Amino acid sequence: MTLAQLNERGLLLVGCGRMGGALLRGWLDRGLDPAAVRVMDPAAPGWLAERGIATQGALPEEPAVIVLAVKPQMMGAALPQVTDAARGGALVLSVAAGVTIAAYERAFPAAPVVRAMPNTPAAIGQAITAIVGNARADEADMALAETLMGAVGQVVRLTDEAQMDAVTALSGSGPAYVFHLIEALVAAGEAEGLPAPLALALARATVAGAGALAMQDGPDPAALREAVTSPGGTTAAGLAHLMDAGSGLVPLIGRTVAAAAARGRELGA
Ligand SMILES: NC(=O)C1=CN([C@@H]2O[C@H](COP(=O)(O)OP(=O)(O)OC[C@H]3O[C@@H](n4cnc5c(N)ncnc54)[C@H](OP(=O)(O)O)[C@@H]3O)[C@@H](O)[C@H]2O)C=CC1
Ligand SMILES: O=C(O)[C@@H]1CCC=N1
Repeated sequence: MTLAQLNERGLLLVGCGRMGGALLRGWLDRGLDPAAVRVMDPAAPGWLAERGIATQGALPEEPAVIVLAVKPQMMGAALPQVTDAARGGALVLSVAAGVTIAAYERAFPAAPVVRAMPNTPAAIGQAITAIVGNARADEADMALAETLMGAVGQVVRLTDEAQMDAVTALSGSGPAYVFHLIEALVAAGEAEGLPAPLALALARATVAGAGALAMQDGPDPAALREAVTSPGGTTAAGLAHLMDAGSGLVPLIGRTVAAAAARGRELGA
């Protein structure tokens, strides 16, 4: 099913905050008709009315898709509100961290369910999203989920829902780690005497340029790192700290991702 075909049955979006809003903008840009969308959100952003998207009134009776984009902690309250809308065979597509397929199956016993984990580069069409479906989600459902999430970036399929907490901890939360790396580089640049605006410009462009280079086919990240590292030079001096086995980035990121994954498991318990 294409986004244009979705226009016939419609899409119900539950939660239109940072992630739901970014997804909706992507779908509208790709041809979803605003008239086919109903948003349910007590804090619906003003741009929805400007684009002619309904936020009040009856829910669509048989939407093709119900997208769940509320906080995991709000999911228990949100699901009963859309039980009737799921009766017409809608695909239930959730982007919430932690909440398991089993929880959606309890709320919608007959529904195909797909869990998806995007990230905030969705706002500029550069997300990476992992998806996994339940037993009722057939190839057409998975393809529809792929089309929807593909509107905001790349999509990968998982073989096992158990991978989802690790995915959430790596790529769902990952942009925050990278933004914090930029903050850390700025602070370190300032400590070395650079003015803050210059340090920010250097740090942002370095992370963006290195990211773009890492996305090219060709050398793996280790080889790219080695290409920067002249023997006895400045990078080697810096990496001696960053790659320290006890205090370097590997153990630090290991703890970071492990803590995020553990929180995902807690949210789903
Ligand atoms: N932000 C991110 O980087 C990512 C987020 N996610 C997932 O996306 C989901 C949404 O996160 P995010 O967009 O950041 O959160 P936001 O708080 O920005 O958006 C959630 C929206 O849902 C609204 N809401 C709360 N309760 C209900 C309800 N019962 N029915 C309808 N709408 C409701 C909230 O209103 P109010 O503010 O009034 O509560 C808010 O506008 C989460 O489950 C998160 O795990 C996934 C990947 C990345
Ligand atoms: O912090 C969170 O819980 C959500 C899920 C992944 C990114 N943000």
